[in-house]
Order: sequence, then structure tokens, then C-alpha cells
Amino acid sequence: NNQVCDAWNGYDEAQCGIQASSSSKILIKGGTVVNAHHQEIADVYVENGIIVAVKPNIKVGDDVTVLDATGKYVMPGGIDPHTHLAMEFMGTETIDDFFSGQAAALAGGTTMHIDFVIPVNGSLSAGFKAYERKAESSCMDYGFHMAITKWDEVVAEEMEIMVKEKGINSFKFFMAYKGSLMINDELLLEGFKRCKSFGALAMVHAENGDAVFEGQKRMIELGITGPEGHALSRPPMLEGEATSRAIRLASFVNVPLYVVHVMSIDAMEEIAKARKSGQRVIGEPVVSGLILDDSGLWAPDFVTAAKYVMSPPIRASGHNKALQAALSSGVLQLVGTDHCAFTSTQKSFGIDDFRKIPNGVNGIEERMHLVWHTMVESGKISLTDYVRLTSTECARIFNIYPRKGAILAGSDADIIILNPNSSFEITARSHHSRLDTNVFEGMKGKGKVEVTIAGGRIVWENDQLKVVPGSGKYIEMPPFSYLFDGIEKAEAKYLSSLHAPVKRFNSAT
Ligand SMILES: NC(=O)NCCC(=O)O
Ligand SMILES: [Zn+2]
Ligand SMILES: [Zn+2]
Repeated sequence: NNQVCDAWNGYDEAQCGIQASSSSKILIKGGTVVNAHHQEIADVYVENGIIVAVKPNIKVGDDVTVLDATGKYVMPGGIDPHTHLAMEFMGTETIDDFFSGQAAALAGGTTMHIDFVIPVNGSLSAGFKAYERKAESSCMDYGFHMAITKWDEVVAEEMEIMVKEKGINSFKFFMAYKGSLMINDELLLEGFKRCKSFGALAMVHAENGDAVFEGQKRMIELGITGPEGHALSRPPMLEGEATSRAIRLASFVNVPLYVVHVMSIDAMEEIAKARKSGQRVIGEPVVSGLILDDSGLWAPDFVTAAKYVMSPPIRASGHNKALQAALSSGVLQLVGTDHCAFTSTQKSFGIDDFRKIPNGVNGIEERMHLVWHTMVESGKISLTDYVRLTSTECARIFNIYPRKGAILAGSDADIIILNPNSSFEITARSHHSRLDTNVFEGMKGKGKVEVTIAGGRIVWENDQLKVVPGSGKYIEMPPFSYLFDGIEKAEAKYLSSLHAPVKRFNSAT
């Protein structure tokens, strides 16, 4: 039973059985295998979901599916560090659930994503349970970050359980969304301290939520109620301020920091400054911020303009190019999507008031193609950089490398074959998300993912998806990634620097 399960029309679990075992042995022949630090012409042999060998001229028997990759690139499947599938947000729920969002991802060459668990009434364990259920229909591997939306002793204890028992090694703190997800600096500090003690990565949505609230009031008072009011109410300076504050507080606590969806030069420059000073700060741009500018938000018709509403907002032209440069120069380290899909009907909740437009855009299916087109085709980055930015660095940061993010013997068989001479075109008509719009509508480019292999199964070939609900695995992510290496030495140095003034003070009194 090897059914094609249609993510748009839903799927019939009875029909979408476990795939035939014929694809459990695969040989990819003659392609250029690209890893983050090396590329070579080699064959890749896969058995039972694992890469068994990577070398030239592998000979196999008749029971093996052979894919010819001559003239093409064989690369680790993309890992998207930032998605929101089946997320309840702003009075509604994202249209892509774990099945449809992942099917779309696979069609675009992404084979793993990390989604954000939102606590239920502040409870991390209730949130985790809810997301376990949401993810039951998964057709590709996934991991979880956890959001922290309130603070008390229970939350502090549950953080430890999440890290030690549930495979979560990162916590996101929202500095925006006043009145719902936003936390204050006191909570941010408490959370950072806890993250540090468990070797978990602290992540921030960096916008000054109080100032955004004020900005929104100003817009409404001026009679600006359309989608453009969204961008006008939360300018780049508010993203820069929050990024700087989070960076300084992380430095104060001496914990590594990950800034999600870096959308502006203002935020990027704060990250650049901190990294230059030696602080461990990771900056994640998302594909919408890298590629688009804010012109769509000014479209005269609401449906078009509202589809671009996300937070922080898509910025004026110039920010995107600066973020691309920061990515190629190493100031920013990996690319996510923040895939958070709301239909035009859902977006129309805010037809009279931009504050009610559900925030979020698509990208999970488009990221690999758009980063290829914008960064590799244009000569801004190398092939190996492409693999690092779309896959390997994410695996390293979240401590699952080299199981993920590499084409090496022993790694999971999550592989794409990209044809640099073939082309792609993005339209809502043909994409695999359930969304009825696409913020990248009409974009075309060279370099197409022709085959996706996830967990050793060929799930995308000849423009056809073959996905099996329930086949995706939850990937536990252990704490203390490389970002924590040596951090206690820096701490010891800091503490010893305090001794001199303390001694001076003691001898004077
Ligand atoms: N980014 C956005 O607009 N929606 C998703 C929630 C978040 O990441 O802030
Ligand atoms: Zn966010
Ligand atoms: Zn997000």
C-alpha cells in the first residue's frame, strides 16, 4: 500500500498505509554530495532509514531502488528551526497542522522542523501533551522548543522536566504580544538563569511589547486601521531595543542566546556587536525577512496586504539585502521560516483593525528554493554554506548533529537531490500548504528539489508526494550543545574579576 496522500484535500488514514518496503534500500548514484565542510562526487547508500555508505562506485543488488543524481547535488534535507503548526493564536488556529505543514515542507526539501510548544494556561506539561497529540499525524521528523509565558515555581520545575525527560533543549521568551504571550524582564532573567542551569538555549522574540502597544494606539488614534498600520506601529527601533536588552541580560547571566526571526538591520547590528565582543549570540533570519520588503503591506486590497502581516514586521527594502549580507558574512547563522499560516478568511478578522489580523506568513515549503535562488544562484554563498545555513548549523545548535544535518555513514537518511538546471515557480495554486495565499506568489528561480528522502523513504519525486501520516518521529534534543562549551570558564573568570574589588572593600572596612 503505497498511497499518495494529498495534504490539501486531507488524507484517509486507512488508505495511507505504511509504505512498501521497496524503498528501504536506496542508492543515489553519481551526484555531488555536499556537506557543510566538504563536497565530493560520490554514491550514497541507504538502508532502513540510515545512511550506510558514502563513497564512489557502490555496487548493489536488484532489490535496491537506484536514483541517478549525475549533475545534481545530494545534500542533507533542510531543517527548519522555527515553525508554528496547529498553533492556537490570536483567537484562531493555523491552517497547516503537523501533516499538511510537513507534507509542504517535504515537497520543498525540508525533512525536519522544530515547532514551538505553547503552554496551556502557563502549564508546560499540559502544553507538551497537547503538542504530542497534534504531532501524531506527522509524516516527517520534528522536535520541540517550549515557550515560557508565565513564571512561578511550577514553571521553573517543569522546565527541568522538559529538559531532562522530554527532549526539549530550548525555551522561547516573547518580549512582545502584550496581554497574551509577553513576559517582563524579571521573568526573562529568571528564565535565562534556569536555561543556563540545564544547558538549554534561551530564545527571544525581540520586540518591545509595551512600546508596540503604544505604537498601535497611536495608529488607531490617527485613523490608520489597515495592514500598513501593523508595520508603522512596530518600527525597527523597537526590535533593535529588545534585541539589545535581551543580549545584555543574557550577557549578565552568561547564557547563550538565540534571537528568532531577525527582521531588521537594527536587530542584526546588535547581534553583530555582541558577537564581535565574544558573546554567544545566534541570529536567525527567516525567509520572508530575507526576501521580501514591506511594499505588499501597502497593497490597496486587504487580502493581499493582510497576508504579509507578521511580527516583527517585514521591513522596508534594504533590510532584506542587509540580512542576506549578514548571513553570508557569518553575522547570522541559519535560516528559519516562522511558518505560521492563516488563510485570507482568518486574516479578515482584522479587516477593520490591523491589531486583529492573525500574525504569520508561510515559508516552510519555499525556504530551501528561495535560499538557493537568492544566495547560491546569485553567488553570495557557496554550496557548503548553503548546507550549513539550511541544515547543519541548526542540527549543531540543537545538539542533534551528525544524526541530522549531514550526509555521513550513520546519519539519518534525510536527503535531497537538487537539480541546479531545473526551475521552480511558487504559486498558491500549486503549493502543498493548505493556505489559499502565498507571500512568495509568482516567484521563480533556478535550482529545484527533485527528490526528497525522509527517514529513508522517497517522499517527493516527479512532483508527487508520497507521505505517510504517523511516520514522522519525535527527535529528542539533548541539552548542553556546543554553545555551552567552556561557558563555566568564562563564568570563573568573571567571578574572579569580582574578587579584587571585594578584597579592596573588605580591607577598607
Ligand atoms: N511571527 C508571527 O507573526 N507569528 C508567529 C508567532 C511568532 O513567532 O511570533
Ligand atoms: Zn515570535
Ligand atoms: Zn514564530
